Amino acid sequence: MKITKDLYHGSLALLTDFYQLTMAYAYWKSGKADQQAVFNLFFRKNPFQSGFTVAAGLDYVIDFCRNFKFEENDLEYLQQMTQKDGTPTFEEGFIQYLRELKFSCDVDAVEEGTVIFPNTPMVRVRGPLLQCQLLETPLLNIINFQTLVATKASRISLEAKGDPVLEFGLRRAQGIDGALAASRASYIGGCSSTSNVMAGKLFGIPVSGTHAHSWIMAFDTELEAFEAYAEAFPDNCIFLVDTYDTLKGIQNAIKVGQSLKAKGKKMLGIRIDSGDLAYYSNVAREMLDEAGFPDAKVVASNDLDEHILSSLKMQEAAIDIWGIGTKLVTAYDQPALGAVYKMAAIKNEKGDWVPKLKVSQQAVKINIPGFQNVRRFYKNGKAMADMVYLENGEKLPDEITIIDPNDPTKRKKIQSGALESKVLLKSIFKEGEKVYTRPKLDEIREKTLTGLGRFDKAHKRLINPHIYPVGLEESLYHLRTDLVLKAKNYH
Ligand SMILES: Nc1ncnc2c1ncn2[C@@H]1O[C@H](COP(=O)(O)OP(=O)(O)OP(=O)(O)O)[C@@H](O)[C@H]1O
Ligand SMILES: O=P(O)(O)OC[C@H]1O[C@H](OP(=O)(O)OP(=O)(O)O)[C@H](O)[C@@H]1O
Ligand SMILES: O=C(O)c1cccnc1
Repeated sequence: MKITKDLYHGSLALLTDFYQLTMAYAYWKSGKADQQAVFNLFFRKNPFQSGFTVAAGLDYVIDFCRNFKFEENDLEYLQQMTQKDGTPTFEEGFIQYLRELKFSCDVDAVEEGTVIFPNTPMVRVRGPLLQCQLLETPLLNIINFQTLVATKASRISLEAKGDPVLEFGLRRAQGIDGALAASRASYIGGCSSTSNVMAGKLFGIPVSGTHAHSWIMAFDTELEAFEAYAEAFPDNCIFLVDTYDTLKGIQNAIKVGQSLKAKGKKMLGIRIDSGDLAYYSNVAREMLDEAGFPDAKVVASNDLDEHILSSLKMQEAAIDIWGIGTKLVTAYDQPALGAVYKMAAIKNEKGDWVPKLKVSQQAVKINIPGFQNVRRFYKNGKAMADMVYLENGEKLPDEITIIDPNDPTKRKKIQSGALESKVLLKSIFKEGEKVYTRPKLDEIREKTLTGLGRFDKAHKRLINPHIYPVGLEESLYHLRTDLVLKAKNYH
């Protein structure tokens, strides 16, 4: 992968928590390294009090898995690790095992740009226990962040109601990789472009921008600055009007716009970056219209997020384009998604899958056991419920009851035979070989937008969104309940 090569110059196999390696070693020592297991990656709560989440990061996961290999310099690092008594942490035999390790898991995942909900598997990894285990940390690292930012971007884009949203986050993002991944995820969520030129180069995201206050400050007057910029970009100028006095700034932009017009060129618009954005955008609109620039766009920026954007829309701000940085790329109001990766089943010596459950005092923290998939049902073109079910080859009845995993009194009957439906987990790797054709980034973005269009607006509103029904198919529900009762010694 380009990012890996450009930033880390080699293998990412050590991008993991130390305990994954100590467990891997202990699995190897106890003869369990190649026992077949299945793990699910899922989250428990939509971020930002959102009614939905948008999946992102799979493309990085694919690169990670394809390049999964311990290089000699990784092994050298592990070889020099010692325990308190000075003995090597890892035996040579284990180092050799890692040297020969070849990724051989099956990976199934929801595609990027898919609208998803809590407690449903986003990624399912099946294969040798040691490999499944080693994937936990990097998969979570990748998916947690990109999914979070794609969700934030989609919320912003929904509130923008079709207006372009320009992602301006690079300078405030969490480091280099955070910025690049955030630009990519923002585009998946619906942003139109990024200011991050490297993200443009690496991912093919359209790159755009205006100019900064420093450009104005580099000249004696604002008018001179606008004129000079217009000279350089006669068909591509958006003038930042608020360096000194916003109203005078708009007048200066109009003056330069008029001389561009006289030369057969066109001012694209203005940007406002401070003050009351509703008030100034309307004043700017009036002035631009009166001066004969009805097509000139008003761009707004300054600590925007979906809530301020929504408020500005309600105030009838005359803003056509939204520039959003900090609050988008840092997922400002919720810095982590909290997705987890849990073992769901393991194969015993007889070759049977044994479902596994982690018990917790908190009901929401009890995982869903077994080899699962998710099916989404649609009614009259709109998504109506997601069902988590055991993928065991058995045909499901035409009428299914799904049960909320956290509240068994919440149930929904589904006439599955009569409804349109689709399975969400797609096969990505089979025994380590990639079987999935990656969509282009533009196709992923389109998937987000059309996918969101298939959900009722009640699930997409900012305040108290209506909870989308997600339930366990009855037999899975009973399996889980039985295992919980057994684990708590009620059987
Ligand atoms: N009409 C409005 N309704 C709601 N929020 C607004 C409105 N206009 C601006 N805002 C938001 O209010 C906040 C104001 O930011 P701030 O306190 O930094 O003031 P400012 O005018 O931008 O000052 P500065 O010159 O320091 O940038 C920003 O997040 C901005 O997006
Ligand atoms: O506000 P954001 O959503 O992060 O959008 C990016 C901000 O970055 C630039 O500001 P700059 O770095 O010049 O700082 P300032 O305008 O806040 O002083 C730009 O003028 C935006 O205000
Ligand atoms: O192009 C812009 O206007 C821009 C880019 C980055 C941050 N703020 C603004």
